[in-house]
Amino acid sequence: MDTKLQHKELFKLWIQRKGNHSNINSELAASHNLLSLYTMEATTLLLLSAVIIAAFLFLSSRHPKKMRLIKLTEKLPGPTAYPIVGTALPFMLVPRHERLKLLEDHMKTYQQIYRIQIGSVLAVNVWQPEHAEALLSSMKNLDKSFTYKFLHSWLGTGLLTSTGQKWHTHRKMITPSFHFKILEDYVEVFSEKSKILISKLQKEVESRGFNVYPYITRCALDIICETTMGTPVHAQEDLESTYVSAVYDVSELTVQRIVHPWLHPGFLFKLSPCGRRYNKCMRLLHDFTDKVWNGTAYYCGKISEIKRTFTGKKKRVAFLDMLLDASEGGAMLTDEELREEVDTFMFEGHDTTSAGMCWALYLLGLHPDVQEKAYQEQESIFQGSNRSVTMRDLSEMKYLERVIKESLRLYPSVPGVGRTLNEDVKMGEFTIPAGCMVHLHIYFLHRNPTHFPNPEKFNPDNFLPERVAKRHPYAYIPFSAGPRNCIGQKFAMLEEKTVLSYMLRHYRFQSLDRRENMKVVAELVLRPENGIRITITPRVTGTK
Ligand code: HEM
Repeated sequence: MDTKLQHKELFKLWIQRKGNHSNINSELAASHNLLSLYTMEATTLLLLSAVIIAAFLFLSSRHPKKMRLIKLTEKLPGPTAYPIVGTALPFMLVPRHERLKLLEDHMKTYQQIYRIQIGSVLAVNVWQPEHAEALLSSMKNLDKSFTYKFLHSWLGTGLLTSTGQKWHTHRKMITPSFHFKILEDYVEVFSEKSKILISKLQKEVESRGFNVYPYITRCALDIICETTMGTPVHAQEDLESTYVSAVYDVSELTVQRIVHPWLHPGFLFKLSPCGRRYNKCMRLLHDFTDKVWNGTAYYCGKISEIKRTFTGKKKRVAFLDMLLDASEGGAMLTDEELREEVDTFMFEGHDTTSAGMCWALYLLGLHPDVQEKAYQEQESIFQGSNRSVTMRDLSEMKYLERVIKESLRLYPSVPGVGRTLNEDVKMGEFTIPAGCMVHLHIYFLHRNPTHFPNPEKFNPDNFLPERVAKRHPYAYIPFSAGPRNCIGQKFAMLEEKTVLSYMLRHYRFQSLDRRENMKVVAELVLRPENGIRITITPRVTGTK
């Protein structure tokens, strides 16, 4: 094509384009008009919504109950509350492991009690034994604080999160599953799983330092699934447990949600990156519990099948069996309710004990003198024998019990609990009104120098009977207290003793991180952010 022709074609094209452009321009102008119309409407809508929200907030703040709550809590000391964030801002800005330090600063500043505000929600933080008693011994104040609602998509309203008649009925139904006689059967499983743990750790003997946390967690998961659910999951064979890492993530995300008030409404949380991560975890967690759930053969409708154990040995009554029986007989529990309890016990029953055992190992690994004493006690009970642990042996482990109690004092697996008051509670000179949330910080309660002189020192003798007898009954409550205390308390102590007994008899261990360097995160469970690094050396045992 010659160049003149080329220019002509190009000119035509240009004219065409220009025409199109003018069309586009006129379209643009029209859409611009439409846009300004929309913008005006959107602005009006936004303004209208803002007025409605402001009116709602104003009217609800004028509600007599809310007015009373504000009036009474106004008298309490506390940090300055800002619009939207309340007093939560510093907690949003620091890394996870520094939140505990912020709480400690508040505790030192306000001495006894203080008021906080998360978004528009008022709460009171306490950590004195007298306040703990006033809160926990009440038969009326049994409702959990609103923060537990953030666990509903995971645990539903199982025993930990339910209230009212549902909680009462389920508590009554589940309590017999933790009877002494049934726990006695469980000890066999504790021993079985501890033996696997010891053999799995063998490969770390040469290691110059490793994180013991995942080993202990998987052992605890094996224990809870086989005892309460009656289903073996062989978690100790699976090095990468997606269930365990999803539990950690959910724990972190729940606290993120609590401290960011705009993540409180469900629909906003779902849209946020935090919420999307949370939903992914939910699928993993529920998939895992589905497997456990299906393992009970419930869906086959053959309750009797559950009555035999999977190992073919004599029957052990799992708590799930009891619930299923109760449901069958009295049609009391729906499928949904049973699922909620499976999720609740799987979580509460393994995450808390893993943390407890790991902190105990950590402290024993820092204090060789205490470790040696605990080992000598084991030797005096087993005298070198490698036989399984019995209930009687466990009752003789008095010193180990003191070690565990002291570890739970310094590092309580559940660092705090919360309630929403149904009736006023008097705390010192203040009346905390019905409707108010109260957080009890067990972590700080256990560090009260009046009840534990030199509170940061690891000293198992704090639990010598004569010292315990002189102490305020609410000065040490790792399992909470009153009607909503931990249903698995005895189970937990027996499990911890068994696993630690095996650890002590088979290995000498040393902790590699000093206490001042540990990054402690106080979320649903009190965890070391980077695990527990130890070295292990085999002991000569089990020769008889
Ligand atoms: C060292 C181990 C444990 C510690 C420190 C611990 C601590 C606690 C605490 C402080 C509470 C009260 C929670 C609250 O009010 O929000 C609680 C409740 C609960 N715990 Fe534990 N727990 C441990 C082990 C277990 C085990 C092994 C199980 C199950 C086998 C279990 C099941 C539960 C349940 C179901 C509740 C709710 C009880 C209710 O509200 O009626 N816990 N636990």
